[in-house]
Amino acid sequence: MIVLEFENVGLRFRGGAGVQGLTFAVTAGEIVALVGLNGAGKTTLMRLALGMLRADHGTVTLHGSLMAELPASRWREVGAMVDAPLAYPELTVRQNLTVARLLRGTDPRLVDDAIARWQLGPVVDRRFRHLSLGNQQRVGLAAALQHEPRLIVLDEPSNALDPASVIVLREHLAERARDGAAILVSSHHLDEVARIADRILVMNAGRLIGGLDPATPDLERTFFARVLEDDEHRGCTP
Ligand SMILES: Nc1ncnc2c1ncn2[C@@H]1O[C@H](COP(=O)(O)OP(=O)(O)OP(=O)(O)O)[C@@H](O)[C@H]1O
Repeated sequence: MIVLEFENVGLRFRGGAGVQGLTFAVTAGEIVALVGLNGAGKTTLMRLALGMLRADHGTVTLHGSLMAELPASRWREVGAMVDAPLAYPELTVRQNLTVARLLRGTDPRLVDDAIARWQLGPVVDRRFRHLSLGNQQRVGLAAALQHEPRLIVLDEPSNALDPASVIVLREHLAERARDGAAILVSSHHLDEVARIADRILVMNAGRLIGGLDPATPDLERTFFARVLEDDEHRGCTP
């Protein structure tokens, strides 16, 4: 079952950058990783997927509904972290997770589960703005995932995470996928991507330029070869 679908989506920013011809789908139970160099357009694609940006042309659908027509009950099933963790700096960790829970109307016990899963106990009563970068990231991920979303969109989720938290993230995403969630995740860490993704989409210069099998030996080399080939094709290299 397709959860998120892009059909020929394009957006051009003032200044000329943007994305074009984006066509892909993420189905229930699948983890799709988006990889690309800095500025390739990954965050822009994710913002389009979440209705944070509106496409100039093409369609983005969630569960078969156009973004603008999506009922609130469907939005409740989305969990996302794009750019920075969404949190109130002056509220504590627990208060932030409670706010995130209330927005979705989910079971209060989920907050305690999230605190335990992300090992946030020692900082639970600390204000968000006083946390280290890695702990802020863990709170952001806990808030994005604690309501067991059916569609998960995460931009560079392993940024600033320590190795133990990377494992928590990996296991949590695998668990959500087993439970039928559709997952789109961007990353610069190809090793990590190879561990968690069912499929890899490569992005370059605002376009999707193909897929990579996570089991490909020497994934990094294959990725760079694809990007270079695309750049040469577009006449971007000397
Ligand atoms: N609001 C905006 N206005 C103008 N240009 C933008 C805007 N947002 C992004 N861009 C440009 O669009 C291109 C794609 O940016 P985007 O942030 O989507 O890339 P990315 O693949 O996520 O990069 P990174 O890996 O560095 O996070 C870049 O050239 C960027 O400068």
